[in-house]
Amino acid sequence: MERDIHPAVTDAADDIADMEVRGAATIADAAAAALGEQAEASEAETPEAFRAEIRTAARMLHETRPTAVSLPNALRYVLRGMNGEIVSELRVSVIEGAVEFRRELDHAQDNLGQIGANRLRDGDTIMTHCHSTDALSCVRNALDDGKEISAIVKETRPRKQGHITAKQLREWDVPVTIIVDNAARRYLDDTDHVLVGADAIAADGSVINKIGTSGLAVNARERGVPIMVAAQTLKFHPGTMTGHTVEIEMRDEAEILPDDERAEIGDVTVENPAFDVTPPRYVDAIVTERGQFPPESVVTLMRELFGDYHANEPWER
Ligand SMILES: O=P(O)(O)OC[C@H]1O[C@H](OP(=O)(O)O)[C@H](O)[C@@H]1O
Repeated sequence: MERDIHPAVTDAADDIADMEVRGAATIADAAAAALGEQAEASEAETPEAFRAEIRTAARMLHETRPTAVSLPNALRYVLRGMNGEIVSELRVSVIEGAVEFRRELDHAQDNLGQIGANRLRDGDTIMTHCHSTDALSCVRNALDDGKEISAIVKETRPRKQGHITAKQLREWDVPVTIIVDNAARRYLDDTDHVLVGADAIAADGSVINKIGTSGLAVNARERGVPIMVAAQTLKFHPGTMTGHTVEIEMRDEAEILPDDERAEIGDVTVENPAFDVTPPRYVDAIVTERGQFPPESVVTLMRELFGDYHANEPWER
């Protein structure tokens, strides 16, 4: 079955695993697009073969990175919409499902941005961690509303996604100060809002985001700086409603300690978790396309959105 998988899928899977394509929403978008391309190019002659091919493609995409729940949420959306008696009907349903998913994602990000922008006042300084398109949508909308926003950007070791955030903000003419992650507490005194994204939101309102978010949130709370998480409902983790926990990705040790530096030091253990969990009590608001929520209340919306969720995923069948 593997041989029928289109290069668009294998390339997307490689790019996601290597983080050439990264960020929870962008990963979901790329995965849906890849399924659409698989459907378009499929040479399957029977409905069974077509379905099996799409499921294999979805599985391949699913196995790339474990934490951002937007990825399985995207795959589930497209696979649940796969309908038809004959190959041509199935093909159209997958192509249209992928297009519709990507359109909804864009709308959600824009709606969320308008809501998040309302929390920002003219002249505010935000502090960011990592690079989040959902978080940046809030800034973009605030700028469009005529507000002046400045940013303190944490560089975000080890992969320095803060540079991507800084570049985007500078393209929008936002004044940017880049700091090392360890300087965050000092600069919270100059910060009006901590604004971060999320890779997954658990049913209890915990926020799973780039490693370092939880420490930032604890420090911000101690300093009295509000913490706003921009996360479209695509980031809600349905499995956490039934007691599953969110797997935290452990990445390559060489991202932290390259082999030559390691050889200098000697025999050490290196741990490189990509994400951490911020408990709901350190988060002031989760901003979604459906409105802003105190973290403890997201479970109500999750039940509404994922009421029919069961752990038996369509690509596992
Ligand atoms: O969906 P958007 O808001 O773009 O990004 C959400 C999150 O995805 C990123 O993870 P990584 O850099 O892929 O490990 C960051 O943790 C960021 O906050």
